[in-house]
This record gives sequence, structure tokens and C-alpha cells, in this order.
Amino acid sequence: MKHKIVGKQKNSKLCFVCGMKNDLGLKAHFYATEGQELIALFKPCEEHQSYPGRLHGGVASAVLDETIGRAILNKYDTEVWGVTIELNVKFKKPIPLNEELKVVGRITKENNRIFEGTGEIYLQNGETAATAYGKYFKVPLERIADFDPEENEWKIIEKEDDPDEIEI
Ligand SMILES: CCCCCCCCCCCCCC(=O)SCCNC(=O)CCNC(=O)[C@H](O)C(C)(C)COP(=O)(O)OP(=O)(O)OC[C@H]1O[C@@H](n2cnc3c(N)ncnc32)[C@H](O)[C@@H]1OP(=O)(O)O
Repeated sequence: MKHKIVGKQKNSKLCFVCGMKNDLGLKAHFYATEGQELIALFKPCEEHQSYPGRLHGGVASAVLDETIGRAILNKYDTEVWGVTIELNVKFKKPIPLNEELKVVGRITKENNRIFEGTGEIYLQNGETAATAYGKYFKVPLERIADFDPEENEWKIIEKEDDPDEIEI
């Protein structure tokens, strides 16, 4: 299925998943779809392994967590932030290194204090390698972190190959 991309989310400087200057991080890019889902693209490398050649389950969990946690940003013009209070991941297939992976996240439930969502990691052959459910407590950013957008380089990073649509 083709997902039309309607926007790109911001990256940060040092976050393990989205930090562009975290040398050991995943440097994932996040694309909002017309269908109010969020798709992350990233390519894990040797440093992200558990068993040789296989992505560490904790790293797979981290990218699922962030993709679901960021999907809430698609819903509002102002930024709504959450901290993870629950994450359940099912690992269905080994996830290889050194190839681009797609992660999809969406919000499934929301009230004024909590939001919930689900996500999946897809292999290049279209198989679902992992699925997740996450629950997040809404917290204003100033309560989560001492956050200065300039210092944390919180901005949209455009790439030449940013997609207009993503097939999954
Ligand atoms: C900006 C640039 C950055 C780049 C990154 C962007 C990426 C974004 C990515 C996002 C993805 C990555 C995200 C990350 O990695 S976030 C990092 C991982 N998560 C955390 O650090 C969260 C740690 N927990 C807390 O800080 C506190 O527990 C919070 C703030 C959640 C509540 O503490 P607070 O003192 O405020 O409130 P309270 O204790 O009076 O509780 C209030 C109510 O909530 C209920 N409750 C509490 N805990 C739980 C629980 N675990 N399950 C179920 N319910 C829970 C509790 O029963 C109570 O209900 P009630 O009794 O009132 O009915």
C-alpha cells in the first residue's frame, strides 16, 4: 500500500533515535502520512546488533516507542508531548542490519491525560518484524526536559531523497 507523505517532523541533536549528531544513534527520519500515521525510516548498523547480524530488541523497541510517541504530533498544530508509561513489544522476525527499515505508528486512543498507540517495523520484503503497543502520559515539554530548541537543534532536516510517498 502506498502512503502519501504530507509533512516531515523535526529531528533533534542527540536523541538516540532521532539525533542527527548522535554518532551511535539511529538517525531516523519521520514522515507524516495523509492517513494520520507516522512513518520512520532508518538503517541500523553493526553497533545496533544483539546477536551478530541481528538488530537488538531494545533498539527495535526504542524506535517503535518514539514512532508511536511522535504520532501525536501529527494531530495538532501545537506540539503535544508525552512520556512513555507502558510499552509492549512482540518480536516476530529477526531484524537485519544495514538495510533500510520502515516503522509505522499511529494514535489509537486519547484523553486529556493519556494517549495510546500501536506501531510495527516492516522488513524490506514487506513482512512485519515487530509490533508494539504504547501508552504515554501527556506532559508539557518544560516538565520533561530543560529544552532549548536552538541548543537541541530541534528542526526539520530536509534530505534530497525525502519521499513523496512510501510503499509498505
Ligand atoms: C524535544 C526533542 C526531543 C527529541 C525527542 C522527541 C521524541 C518524542 C518521543 C516520545 C517517545 C519517547 C518517550 C520516552 O522515552 S519518555 C522516557 C521514559 N518514560 C519516563 O521517563 C516516564 C517516567 N514516569 C514519570 O515521569 C511519571 O510517572 C509520570 C510523569 C508519568 C506521572 O507522574 P506524576 O507525578 O506527574 O503523576 P502521578 O504519579 O501522580 O500519576 C498521575 C496519574 O497517572 C497514573 N500513572 C502514573 N504512572 C503510570 C504508569 N506507569 N502506568 C499507568 N498509570 C500511571 C497514576 O496512577 C495517576 O493516576 P490517578 O491516580 O490520578 O488516576
